[in-house]
Amino acid sequence: MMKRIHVAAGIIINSEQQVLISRRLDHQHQGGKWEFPGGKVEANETPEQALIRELQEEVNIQVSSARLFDSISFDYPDKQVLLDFMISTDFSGEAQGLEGQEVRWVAKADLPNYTFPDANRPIVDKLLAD
Ligand SMILES: Nc1nc2c([nH]c(=O)n2[C@@H]2O[C@H](COP(=O)(O)OP(=O)(O)OP(=O)(O)O)[C@@H](O)[C@H]2O)c(=O)[nH]1
Ligand SMILES: [Mg+2]
Repeated sequence: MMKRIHVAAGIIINSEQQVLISRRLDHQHQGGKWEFPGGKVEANETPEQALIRELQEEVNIQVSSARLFDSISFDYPDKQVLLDFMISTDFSGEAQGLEGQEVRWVAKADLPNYTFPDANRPIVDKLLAD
């Protein structure tokens, strides 16, 4: 049995109602697809703490607070994940791909033009309906 990986991913929304997305590097799981930046929740962390740490490390964004938007449990053929999608408008910093990845601010309505991992489908749908 594979262990399910707990992940915190950030839906960061700026004052122009754009959402921050980043492109997964080719060597990563689901490489080449767009994502909401984030990463694994460590054993000693809450999802909000993991989100704050990961967004600093990956995209130079300082998240002050975030709330749970939705949780999705998803089984890829090679990986099982539990994704906590955290939403925040309460952040500072200029977004930058600190791991060499592309980052973009996109209007919600443009999200369907980007390919996300399959687990994200309900999230993109829910953001559009918001
Ligand atoms: N960050 C992020 N991960 C996602 C999303 N959707 C999704 O299925 N995932 C999956 O969740 C896992 C997140 O792992 P990650 O690669 O970001 O983890 P990490 O930052 O800790 O990196 P690491 O693998 O180098 O330790 C990956 O298997 C990834 O494919 C998403 O929107 N954002
Ligand atoms: Mg990551």
